[in-house]
Amino acid sequence: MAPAMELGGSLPFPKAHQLAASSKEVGGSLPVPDVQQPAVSSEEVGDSVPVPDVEEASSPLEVGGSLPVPNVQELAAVSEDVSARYIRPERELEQVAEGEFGQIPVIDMSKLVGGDDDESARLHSACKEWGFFQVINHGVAEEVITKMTENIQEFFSLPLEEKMEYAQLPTGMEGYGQAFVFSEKQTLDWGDMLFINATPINERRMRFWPTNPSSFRETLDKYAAEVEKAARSLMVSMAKNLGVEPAKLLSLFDDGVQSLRMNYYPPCEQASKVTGIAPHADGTGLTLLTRLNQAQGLQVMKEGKWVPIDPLPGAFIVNIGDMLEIITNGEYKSIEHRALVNDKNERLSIASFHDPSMSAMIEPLSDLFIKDEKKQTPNYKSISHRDYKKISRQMKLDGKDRGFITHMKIQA
Ligand SMILES: O=C(O)CCC(=O)C(=O)O
Ligand SMILES: [Fe+2]
Repeated sequence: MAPAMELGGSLPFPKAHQLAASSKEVGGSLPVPDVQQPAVSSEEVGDSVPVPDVEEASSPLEVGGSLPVPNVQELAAVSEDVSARYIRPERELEQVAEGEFGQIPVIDMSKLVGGDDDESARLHSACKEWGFFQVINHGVAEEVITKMTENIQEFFSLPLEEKMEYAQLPTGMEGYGQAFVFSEKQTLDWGDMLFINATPINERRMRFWPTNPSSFRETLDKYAAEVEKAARSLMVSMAKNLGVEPAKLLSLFDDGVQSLRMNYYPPCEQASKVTGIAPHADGTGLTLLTRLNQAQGLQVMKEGKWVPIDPLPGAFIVNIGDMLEIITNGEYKSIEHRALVNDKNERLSIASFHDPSMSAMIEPLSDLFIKDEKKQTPNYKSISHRDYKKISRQMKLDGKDRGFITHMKIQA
């Protein structure tokens, strides 16, 4: 635990020697890339380890980092007063649905895989009408999710100094810290996170993959691989529903980027005035979210109201991201959502983001607009994945989170 006097300040970025420390533990049976590792063998690791500088540490998957902000878990542990930096007065004006929309649809993946037409039609309607659904019988082994839950809980319970060995660098989002903090004036979210890129495997940066608990890396690797399979299987069903050859959609995601965002939301005395993650739409392709404990908090926007989601035990909550909205030419919608926090209990969740390959163009599949006899032109512009990342970040920086998808739309 850091000394109390330091708690209100900004989270320091890790010192170079801390970054290097984890590289000596790389090994075992995990697929570990060569390229991002410091050019030393494990025998050479010692006091004289050549330390990669920030330039070397940046990844082609990153377009920039966040400003350092206080660690929320530490704030929650020492103080009952929530700083004004976290308070969102607009929360008093929000409208929460009172059951009029029901719950997001529940899709049974074993039925989809078995070729059940009714289930497939329900999936299509969920993607069009909600942009969100739950998936049961998804094929991700229960023990993999249980192990992940245990490992994440253990990681977030470590002393701050240990977690800080995996702290984000100023240049990127990967690591332990916060996402998308661009301004000192910005209202902050009541949560910390650990973010890693799981694929492409040769872009893995093992310095951000914790070695404590000792099974964590292996668990992350297994979890990522199993969730990726489930995501691809869902995409096959989506493509069929859209009348697109599944291989066309899937090929965009070959060598795709899969990232895991592990969210830790401490309890908050003023839970009704803050957000764990402010309203946003995922900029990704497809997101598969799991809540890791009983505390609820995910809410989805429907017709101007927030619908609280009631996750089924062991289910994944799946949502369409902005990229898939573009790729499906707007047939499927990326919907705004947010995470609230609890006043008594911590909340944990893990989002697995599935994006196309960095070399893919993000654009509507031609089959989708050509089939529209009247129009035959796309509803969205084309953009390279790299420019997509840069421009969407710039828009966020300018405070226009939803501006990007609007920018991508071709006005009729
Ligand atoms: O914690 C949650 O339920 C939501 C997380 C989320 O929306 C995200 O990580 O993008
Ligand atoms: Fe999200």
